Amino acid sequence: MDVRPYDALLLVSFGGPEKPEDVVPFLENVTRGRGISRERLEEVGQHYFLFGGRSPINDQNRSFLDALRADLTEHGVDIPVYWGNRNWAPYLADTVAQMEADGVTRAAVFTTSAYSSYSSCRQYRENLYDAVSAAPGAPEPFVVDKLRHYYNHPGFTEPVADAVLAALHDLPEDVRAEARLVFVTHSIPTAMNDSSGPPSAGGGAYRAQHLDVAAVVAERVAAETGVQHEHELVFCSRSGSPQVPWLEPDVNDRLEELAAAGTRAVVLVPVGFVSDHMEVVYDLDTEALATCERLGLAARRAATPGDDARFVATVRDLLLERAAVERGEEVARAAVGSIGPLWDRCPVGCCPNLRDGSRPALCGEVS
Ligand SMILES: CC1=C(CCC(=O)O)c2cc3nc(cc4[nH]c(cc5[nH]c(cc1n2)c(C)c5CCC(=O)O)c(CCC(=O)O)c4C)C(CCC(=O)O)=C3C
Ligand SMILES: [Fe+2]
Repeated sequence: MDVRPYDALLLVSFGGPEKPEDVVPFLENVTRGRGISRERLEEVGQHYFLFGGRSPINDQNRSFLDALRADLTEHGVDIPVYWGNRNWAPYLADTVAQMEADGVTRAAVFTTSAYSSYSSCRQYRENLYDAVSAAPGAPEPFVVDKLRHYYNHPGFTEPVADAVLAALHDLPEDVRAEARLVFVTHSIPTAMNDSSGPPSAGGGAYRAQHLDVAAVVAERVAAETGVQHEHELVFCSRSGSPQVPWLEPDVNDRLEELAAAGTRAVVLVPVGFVSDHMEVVYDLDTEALATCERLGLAARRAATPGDDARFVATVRDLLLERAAVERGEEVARAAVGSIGPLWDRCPVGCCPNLRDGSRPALCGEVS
């Protein structure tokens, strides 16, 4: 398979602690300059300590990498795959230095973050800039291209839909047909949501993209089961100061309302997360499921895509698609839902950094 002009693929992720001593320095990395209170940090630290100081995210990425390398080999795509994190080892800067030492000339980047917003897109692009400009061959040791957003790629939505079907099937039969599909994603400040996406689209891309995926998944589920389950989008993992508005409702608050209004069963669908991050194993599996238990709601949490073969193959599809684009060839771009495939290079002003708009970022249009 022709992957020219690329000679490397780079997986970029968030990173997480792996032992108790890592937790505080990890949290300091994440929150440097972000104005998160001491109390919130201690609270989030407790979530990590509850799991032995080890986030699931790095192991998830290791198994994703294994599956990805096997998929590429099996399909005759000969390209080395690297891995670097924004907030914990292996750090992006070290990986970029290694790639340069290995003679990489042009790398395609896949991030473990599917949607538009400053936190889920531009911040990754800023960190790529920082890593590349710290490399020995700076300012441009090699060219970096971020693969397009994949939240609406069928290789992402199909595993989610299957996971919802499996979760429904696992609910007691007497409440299964009335179960509500509660799609959950990471809350962000409303100002970050309002400015997400390209300025020309008027903002709100983060929320709109999630609603689009939720509708696609709910429709697939209805087609399979013959039951039109009600669905909605809620949020988890709010932080920041209480005076700053973040996207609502919080999953636990909403579960209270639903139970009070007579709902008897829910499927929690962590559509904002590509694998079982701490938000999934703590905020949903620990906290939200305890809320359901207390309220007498029958509940299941749907699996995340993780290393599902279709999600792994999405990386190969996007890599080959972009390689063809860069060679000047016509390509078909897989996408479901009503928004359609997004751009290869983020438009100017997309998902702005509202704290420091002067920070440079890679992988965007220059003008
Ligand atoms: C949109 C979004 C995603 C999804 C996109 C993506 O995947 O990137 C995401 C992912 C993640 N967030 C993570 C962890 C944390 N996020 C924090 C803080 C924050 N997240 C924010 C947003 C997001 N975060 C925001 C607006 C803040 C406030 C501070 C700021 O403006 O930057 C804090 C500080 C404590 C706190 O405030 O809660 C922690 C520890 C982990 C690792 C989990 C693990 O270990 O498995 C992952 C995958
Ligand atoms: Fe976060």
